[in-house]
Amino acid sequence: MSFLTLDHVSHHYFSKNSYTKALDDINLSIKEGEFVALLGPSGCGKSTILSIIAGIMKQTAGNVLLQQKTIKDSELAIGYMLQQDYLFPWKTIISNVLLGPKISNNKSEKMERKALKLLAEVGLSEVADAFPSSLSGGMRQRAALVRTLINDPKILLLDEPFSALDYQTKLKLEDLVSSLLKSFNKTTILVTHDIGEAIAMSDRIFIMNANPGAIAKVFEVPIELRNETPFLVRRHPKFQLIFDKIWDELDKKEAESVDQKAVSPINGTKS
Ligand SMILES: Nc1ncnc2c1ncn2[C@@H]1O[C@H](COP(=O)(O)OP(=O)(O)OP(=O)(O)O)[C@@H](O)[C@H]1O
Repeated sequence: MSFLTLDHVSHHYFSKNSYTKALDDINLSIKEGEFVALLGPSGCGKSTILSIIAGIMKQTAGNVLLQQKTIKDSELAIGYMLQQDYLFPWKTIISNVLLGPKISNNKSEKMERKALKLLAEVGLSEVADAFPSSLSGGMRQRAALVRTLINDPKILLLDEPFSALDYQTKLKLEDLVSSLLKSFNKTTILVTHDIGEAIAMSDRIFIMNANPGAIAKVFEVPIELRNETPFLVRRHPKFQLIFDKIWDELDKKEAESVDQKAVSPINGTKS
């Protein structure tokens, strides 16, 4: 049964002199606890999809359903983690984590215990009372993850959360995030440009087209890979096979999109 459904979702951006057909008839059905990735060329609408699911913007057409119902309180239902951590520099790590509960009048001793437990799970107990400036990039992203998880969101949206980190930190964080989200059975959508990362972390990968943004193909990651940690997935013999298939698909799509743009641009300027 579908947990999160995008049902014929389309989106157009309009401004005074131009319009962009950013999404064209997106249909997605994601199961509870599933980890999926959106992969595609720049401008294919990955961030637009996340913003619509998060309730930051309303789609031009179609429906977004959580457990078959329209999402009512998207702030509580959806957690968002971005490339930048957006921690407040004047607040300690624990205060940053507890900011959401404080704003929603939900700060309590129980919440503080939960925050400390989560910080311990990501190896940040020692720095709970430190300020963000004294932490490394990877530690700050771990704090940002805890801040996202404290509200117990039903869906987690990860928008290139590792792309600003050095390679080693990124691989370590992928392992940590993957095991934590699996243990909480969180339904997660990851946006990334990194094919390896998408394979290493996901159950399914949606390849997108640009102009207009659409789902072009869906790859199921083989079960043998899904049972490994992201770090070990990259060493699995089946990793290169699926990597090559996705690479070819993206290459093909890129060539098609260049041709299509040259012949008949869908996005353009109003006359
Ligand atoms: N606020 C906006 N106004 C007008 N057009 C927009 C706006 N935001 C995005 N677009 C356009 O919509 C399309 C999809 O953009 P979006 O940012 O969702 O793509 P993306 O796949 O996330 O790109 P990237 O990988 O570069 O982050 C692009 O053509 C983009 O130029």
